[in-house]
Amino acid sequence: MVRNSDVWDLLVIGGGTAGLVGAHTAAALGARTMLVEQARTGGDCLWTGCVPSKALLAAATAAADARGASRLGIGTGNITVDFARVRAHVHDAIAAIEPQDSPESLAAAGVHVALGTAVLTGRDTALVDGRPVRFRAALLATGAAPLVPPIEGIDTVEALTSETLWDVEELPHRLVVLGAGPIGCELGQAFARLGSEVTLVDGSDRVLGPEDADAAALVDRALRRDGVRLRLGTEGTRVEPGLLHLDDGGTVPFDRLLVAAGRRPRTSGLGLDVAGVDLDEHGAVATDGSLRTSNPRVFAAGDVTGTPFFTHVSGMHGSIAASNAVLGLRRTVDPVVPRVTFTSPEVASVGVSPAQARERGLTVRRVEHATVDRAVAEGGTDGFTSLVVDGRRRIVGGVVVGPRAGETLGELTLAIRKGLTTADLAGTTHAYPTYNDALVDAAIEDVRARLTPPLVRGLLRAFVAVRGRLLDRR
Ligand SMILES: Cc1cc2nc3c(=O)[nH]c(=O)nc-3n(C[C@H](O)[C@H](O)[C@H](O)COP(=O)(O)OP(=O)(O)OC[C@H]3O[C@@H](n4cnc5c(N)ncnc54)[C@H](O)[C@@H]3O)c2cc1C
Ligand SMILES: NC(=O)c1ccc[n+]([C@@H]2O[C@H](COP(=O)([O-])OP(=O)(O)OC[C@H]3O[C@@H](n4cnc5c(N)ncnc54)[C@H](O)[C@@H]3O)[C@@H](O)[C@H]2O)c1
Repeated sequence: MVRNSDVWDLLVIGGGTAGLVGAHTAAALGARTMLVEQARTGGDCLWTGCVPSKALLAAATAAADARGASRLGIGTGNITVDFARVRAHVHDAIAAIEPQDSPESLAAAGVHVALGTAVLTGRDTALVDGRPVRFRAALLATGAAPLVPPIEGIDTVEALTSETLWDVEELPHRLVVLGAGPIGCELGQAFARLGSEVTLVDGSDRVLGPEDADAAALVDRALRRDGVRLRLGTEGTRVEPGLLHLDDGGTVPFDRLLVAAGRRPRTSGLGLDVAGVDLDEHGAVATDGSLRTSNPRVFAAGDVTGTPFFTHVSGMHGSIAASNAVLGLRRTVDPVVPRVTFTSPEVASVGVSPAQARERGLTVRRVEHATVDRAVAEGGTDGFTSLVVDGRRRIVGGVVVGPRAGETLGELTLAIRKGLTTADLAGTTHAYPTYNDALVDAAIEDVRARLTPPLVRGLLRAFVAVRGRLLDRR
């Protein structure tokens, strides 16, 4: 039997980024909120995703920088990697961030936390660890899990995924990574820089498939420079202990196999059918623009909705879904979604891509980082910044490749969201010297190009000549 005290304004299922932000938002709005988490609050980002991977990348970058320091005249001697200490750094980073996402932090914000599994049992009811609860609204935020392709023999080799990798205590000697998307490229490069012999295998004929082709080419070159072997355009067909067979007839030996072949929304066992919540054709929870599912009481946010799998998207969507659910609003999600792949060089993109721009007849302004003073000073000239501009000179997209490219993306994203023009960007004083100068230079190039039509150029020349003559007469 459901008691009145068990009726929640918002039942949040899942304590990853989407659920955490959703629960905090609802509680701040005064809603009686319960969050149910079956494992550990913090989710993929904290425990197995962004935080450990970026901490590992920090160690790998330090090793690569030390090896490359001689180009700046700095001798460092023999570089050694103590993998136990690298792991300790990774786990320290998780431990330092964990309190922000903890049950205690949720409780302090007024969220009731239940550790256990939630299953929907009707349109407004659920079982939380076997206990019935009723909700006025629910937020599904159960995330996604690594997708392991059904390759013959893969279950015989203890294949690693992003969920199990962080328990590995020895640096793998030969590591094969299946999949050259963001996870494969970031982790493949990190392990190569830490000393593993890494082979990246991907069915696509290039790394970072959907990214800008020139950006992917720079990452391809950087990976090879770091010693990563690339086997592209070929898929794994069979695995036997220590050996991956490829569909081009080749084989790759390994000590550890890491599967980074995509992620699948976690929807099974949730009782979605009895709750009247539909899935889309990709198996994700289907939502409308306001993140409402086919059951008007139930909202969904984050990876479970098949939205681009990013923490920042999960967080924004968690907040919008929760406020819509609690206040009865129909706020819609922002279509402008920035993304950064944290390889070296970083690849940062937002909005209309240069390839789409060419199809639509939009203008692309590109500045090579070889002309950017900060890049030259630091010897980090492998990169470029492309700006996509529409017919009214508004900034509608961009790609930045280079060190800390992700830091430039914030300004670019805001410019797109606010409909700023290249003149707005070019007319704003920016601190010098930064990699961001490339963005400003691209905007200046666009503004100058508008002044170069023959008529405008002719008028300007005539004005300057007449003014000069008038001044001479004084
Ligand atoms: C290696 C790696 C690196 C990444 N790097 C980045 C990055 O640099 N930047 C970025 O933006 N994104 C990155 N991501 C993606 C990012 O981690 C995810 O997009 C984000 O964490 C998803 O958040 P979420 O809340 O939707 O799901 P999750 O964080 O997966 O949370 C879902 C939670 O729901 C719980 N749950 C599931 N079912 C139930 C149930 N029935 N009852 C109760 N609880 C349940 C789960 O235990 C889990 O804690 C990375 C991912 C990986 C794997
Ligand atoms: N920096 C970031 O923001 C970041 C970092 C890591 C992950 N993520 C998120 O996590 C998600 C998952 O990342 P991912 O890299 O696992 O997935 P992905 O879908 O982006 O890439 C998977 C790759 O695996 C390849 N592949 C699939 N099956 C294969 C097979 N049998 N043989 C060979 N190749 C195969 C695909 O061609 C593809 O290139 C991404 O969509 C991303 O949104 C984000």
